[in-house]
Amino acid sequence: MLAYFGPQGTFTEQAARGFASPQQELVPFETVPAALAATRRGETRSACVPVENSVEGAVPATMDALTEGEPLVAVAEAVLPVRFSVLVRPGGEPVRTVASHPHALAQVRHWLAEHLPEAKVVAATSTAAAARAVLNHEFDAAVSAPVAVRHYPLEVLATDVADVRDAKTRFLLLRPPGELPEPTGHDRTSVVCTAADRIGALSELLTELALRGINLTRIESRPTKGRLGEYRFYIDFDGHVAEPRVGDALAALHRHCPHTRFLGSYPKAEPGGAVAGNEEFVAAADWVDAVRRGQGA
Ligand SMILES: O=C(O)C(=O)C[C@]1(C(=O)O)C=C[C@@H](O)C=C1
Repeated sequence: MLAYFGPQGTFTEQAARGFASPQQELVPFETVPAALAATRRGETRSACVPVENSVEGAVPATMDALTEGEPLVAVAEAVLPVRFSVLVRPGGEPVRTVASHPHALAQVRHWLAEHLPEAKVVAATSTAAAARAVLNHEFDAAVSAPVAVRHYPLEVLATDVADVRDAKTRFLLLRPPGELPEPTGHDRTSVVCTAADRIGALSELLTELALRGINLTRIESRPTKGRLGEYRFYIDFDGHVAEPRVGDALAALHRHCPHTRFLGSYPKAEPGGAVAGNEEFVAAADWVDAVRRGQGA
């Protein structure tokens, strides 16, 4: 079974369908933490959740849920194009309230100001939960994934709604730690580190990557929720933990931050990124091995 951030008709469900095997059952959960908790309890083999949007940035619920509780490790990612439909009940009632997931609302702010300026904008737990609520007469319109109309008998007021063209959201497939995906030569590694509160602490972490020719693809911070000013850093970079230089960099991050949590090494969904040669790191490690065995100098 595969848990996903639902209910039926979310963007996350579409990403989950891409991950699922043909016989695998998909189970919706109303929140990201609930989907991850089901996987932690072993009720589902894996969970699919959104992690980052090209317009609105990180999904805080996912970031927090990945650091709280038992570790989960990403084994795959998917990137989906994001365009919204505005759904209403049939009958042409005036739209006084419009609901959606906060990330979706942030991506259609200008459209709403122009086309539904009088409508009160309300946050819902997901784009599909907003559509369901419209059906239940809780709100008048929902900003949803186009597929939501297949699940909720609503009318489409507008399609292709987006302030920024070509917006994309990245999703992760997470499992309890186990066998890692094989390196493909086009992988991403994700970690979260709590940097010490002292001068240069963050720059030391990033230098460990730069020194090994590792391309940083994302860095986000979230408060630890403990002391004011104490932050966790979510760091994504190119490469797989099986590669010597990535393993070496992870060990260095762990030396700086003993509470480093490994969030996975998995194939990147999209091409691109600076790929530096790994050969010199392999050759250097072989040389050190030879020196240790007394067969090199
Ligand atoms: O509500 C949904 O449909 C989701 O899958 C969540 C989510 C998000 O968290 O960003 C996913 C993609 C869109 O960017 C808007 C909402």
